[in-house]
Amino acid sequence: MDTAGYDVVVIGAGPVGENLADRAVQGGLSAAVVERELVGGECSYWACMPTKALLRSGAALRAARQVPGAREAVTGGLDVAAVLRRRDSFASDWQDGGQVSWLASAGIALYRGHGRITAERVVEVTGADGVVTRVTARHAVVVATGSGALVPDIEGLREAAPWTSREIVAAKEVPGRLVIIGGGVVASEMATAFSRLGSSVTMLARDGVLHLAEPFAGERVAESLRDKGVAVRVGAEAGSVKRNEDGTVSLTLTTGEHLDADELLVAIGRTPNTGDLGLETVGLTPGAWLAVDGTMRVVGADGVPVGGGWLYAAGDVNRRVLLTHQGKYQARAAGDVIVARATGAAVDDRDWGRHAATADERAVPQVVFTEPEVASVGLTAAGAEAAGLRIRVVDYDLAATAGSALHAEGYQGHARMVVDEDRQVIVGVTLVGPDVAEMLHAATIAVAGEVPLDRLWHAVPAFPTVSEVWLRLLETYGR
Ligand SMILES: Cc1cc2nc3c(=O)[nH]c(=O)nc-3n(C[C@H](O)[C@H](O)[C@H](O)COP(=O)(O)OP(=O)(O)OC[C@H]3O[C@@H](n4cnc5c(N)ncnc54)[C@H](O)[C@@H]3O)c2cc1C
Ligand SMILES: NC(=O)c1ccc[n+]([C@@H]2O[C@H](COP(=O)([O-])OP(=O)(O)OC[C@H]3O[C@@H](n4cnc5c(N)ncnc54)[C@H](O)[C@@H]3O)[C@@H](O)[C@H]2O)c1
Repeated sequence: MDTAGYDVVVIGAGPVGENLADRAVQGGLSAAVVERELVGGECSYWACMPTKALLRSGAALRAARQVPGAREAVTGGLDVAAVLRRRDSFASDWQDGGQVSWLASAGIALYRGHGRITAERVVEVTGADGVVTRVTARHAVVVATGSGALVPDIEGLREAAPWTSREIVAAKEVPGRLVIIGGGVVASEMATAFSRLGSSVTMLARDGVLHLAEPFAGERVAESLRDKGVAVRVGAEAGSVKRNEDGTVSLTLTTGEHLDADELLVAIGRTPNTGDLGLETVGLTPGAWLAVDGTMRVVGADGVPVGGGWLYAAGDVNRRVLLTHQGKYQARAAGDVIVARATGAAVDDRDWGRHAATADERAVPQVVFTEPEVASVGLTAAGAEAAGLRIRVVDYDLAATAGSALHAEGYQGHARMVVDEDRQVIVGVTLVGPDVAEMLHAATIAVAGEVPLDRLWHAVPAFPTVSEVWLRLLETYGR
């Protein structure tokens, strides 16, 4: 068996694994990544990039139609083939040559194959040809294996081979009738994309639409989907599923109602890629999410770092936040702390310290690219109350700014900020409206920076932009 040694060995070359290895190399360590599919991971080929490409053309068309003068120039609907071609190009045609070159330029070694931990700081990589290579780590092994789609135990569902996020994101054709099980982020974005592309969509949103966001966000997205002809069935649940001989799918809901569709998407959350990773060799449970401490070291049930602290986990697999940018943020902190521990430098894992991913708990930004877009950071009002904060909720109609009136005819939107009354800082912001995605970072800075409200008055939004809502929110709060 071939053997090689590095300071750091990362299993999984998704966005998180790549960034972590890069950080270790930048800090003077040697690093290798192990990847069983495509370098770049889920985000590049089956998640963030291709989904946003599927959504962007429809958003641009909607934007043009909302502005007189531009509206008259729009004479047709979406060119579906062109949208799918653009999606293909943003998925790099499912080829990872570009990312492999980047790894080489960054000085990171690549082992292609399935990685398994076989002993302390030892990873064995089984290539597609069955050849096994042993890669050992002097300082750290990092699990950055991400997550896969969760398929629930619904009668007949697995046998019916439903689409998951992977299949819908890479779809070559637009199904005539699409049923979606789920009401979360993937379900809402794909209902938006495929209804625009021409599918007749039914959404079985058992727990509501975007139910973890501020209530007005889900309500507005559901209303807009309904306006587009999507059947949004809140509370509806699939009881059994059957794939018919002609390829269509039949569903029976728990109420006994029957539905027929050309394709079925399951979008009810994720499961960790830890099933066949050798976790049992270090006393952990295969198939489970990996619990970590503040510096991403994997901890056992007793909360103590496994094996004295050589095993780390970052990104989706540790379940802190299932978002690319947040996983990459963890990767920067964890890469740096591995370097610090390897070189004997001081570790700064205090809140907001260099080696802690504090924003995971306080200031996670997310944009849901539905119509309207939902851009949020930090806590919802309900979340802040549950955390025991004494809060004041400030709401403002986004349509009531000069900037939004100029931006689009009939602009509709809503903004909310959640203020921690004791500290006089904003702990959460949610913006719902057309094209609010690019406004989110100001909110993220206010929340992560814990900028006092009386200083925020001096951050003057330019006129006439939609960002003037910041001034209106402060005025509504009062000085
Ligand atoms: C449809 C969809 C849309 C999304 N859109 C967004 C978005 O717009 N913005 C956003 O921030 N997030 C989005 N996400 C979430 C985002 O995709 C994930 O948070 C991100 O991909 C996590 O990165 P990761 O590196 O942890 O894992 P992954 O991207 O899953 O990468 C893990 C890598 O590890 C490899 N691997 C797994 N096991 C092994 C093994 N044993 N040996 C070797 N290699 C292995 C896998 O092949 C994979 O390449 C979306 C998710 C979905 C499903
Ligand atoms: N734009 C973005 O940032 C973006 C886009 C897509 C996905 N993502 C990330 O990917 C992850 C996965 O997205 P997702 O939509 O699959 O998960 P999710 O957690 O966002 O939503 C899952 C939904 O399914 C429902 N559900 C759970 N079990 C169910 C069952 N048995 N039957 C019916 N409904 C059930 C839940 O109540 C929830 O509404 C998310 O954590 C999200 O952060 C992010």
